[in-house]
Order: sequence, then structure tokens, then C-alpha cells
Amino acid sequence: MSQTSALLPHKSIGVAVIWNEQRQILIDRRRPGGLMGGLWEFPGGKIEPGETVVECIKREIKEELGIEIEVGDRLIVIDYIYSQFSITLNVHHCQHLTGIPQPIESEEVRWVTLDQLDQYPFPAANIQIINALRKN
Ligand SMILES: Nc1nc2c([nH]c(=O)n2[C@H]2C[C@H](O)[C@@H](COP(=O)(O)OP(=O)(O)OP(=O)(O)O)O2)c(=O)[nH]1
Ligand SMILES: [Mg+2]
Repeated sequence: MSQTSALLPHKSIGVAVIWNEQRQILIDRRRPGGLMGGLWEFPGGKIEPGETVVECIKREIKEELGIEIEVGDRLIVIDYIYSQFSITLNVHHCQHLTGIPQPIESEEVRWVTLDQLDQYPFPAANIQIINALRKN
């Protein structure tokens, strides 16, 4: 056996699929550099100690985008092993409430339709999120 996930650091992440009233979804482009630099993602970040997934998502979205959302139903939980770490993505549907999204911690943010998601390069784990969205 070469390397197992038990040897890798693990990150637990809260991830938001934020919908607006035009049924568009908010995505952001990660800053350059590192394993996933320049790829698009659904906004979110690491769950802090003592925090629930819902609390994490609300906090991260305020910090990263400067907007208020309502966190709704869970879409999917994904466990994925990258070469340098493993992650659990806890993905929830969210509704945009107020504020214009700003790229506070990213390169760029964009509202896109479900059909347009194919035009954007995402990290490998995100294929499962996009498939789940298409099934709903
Ligand atoms: N927010 C978000 N993260 C994703 C997605 N897909 C995916 O593999 N990830 C990964 C990228 C990061 O490793 C991690 C997100 O956590 P983060 O944004 O706080 O991580 P980071 O790159 O700042 O990591 P770090 O250096 O602080 O450890 O999850 C996604 O759709 N959205
Ligand atoms: Mg983040």
C-alpha cells in the first residue's frame, strides 16, 4: 500500500449553493496558487470548533462575500481524497437575502444558471455536487 487517507490531514467544510430569485447560483473563482488555485467553487470554508455546519456556512458567506443568506436543506455530504489532504464537503441549498456579492476573499464572483456550470472548471470533488443539483 502506498498512501492511505489516514495519513493525510482532514478538512471539514461548509459549502453554500446560493440561489437568487432568477434561479441562478453564485460561484467564485479561487485565487491563483496552490492545489486548486484559479478553479471555481461554491463559496464556503472550514468548520470551526464548536460550530454547526449551518453556522459555518452563514459566517463564511458573510466573510467571503459580504451578503446575508438563509441556509436551507442539505443537498449532499461528500467525502473526497485529494493528493495532499482529505475533505468532507457539507453542502446546503441557501437563499440569497440581501447585499451584492463582493469577491472579498476570491478573484471573482458570478451568478450562473445550472446549465452554465459546465463552462467553469471546478475541483474534482465538485462533480458530485453538480450531479446532485441536476437530479433535484
Ligand atoms: N468552498 C469550497 N471549497 C471546496 C469546494 N470544492 C473543494 O474541493 N473545496 C476544497 C478547497 C479547500 O481545500 C477547501 C475549502 O476550504 P477553505 O477555502 O477554507 O480552504 P483554503 O484553501 O483556504 O485552505 P487552507 O489553506 O486555509 O487550509 O475545500 C467548493 O465547492 N467550495
Ligand atoms: Mg473558502
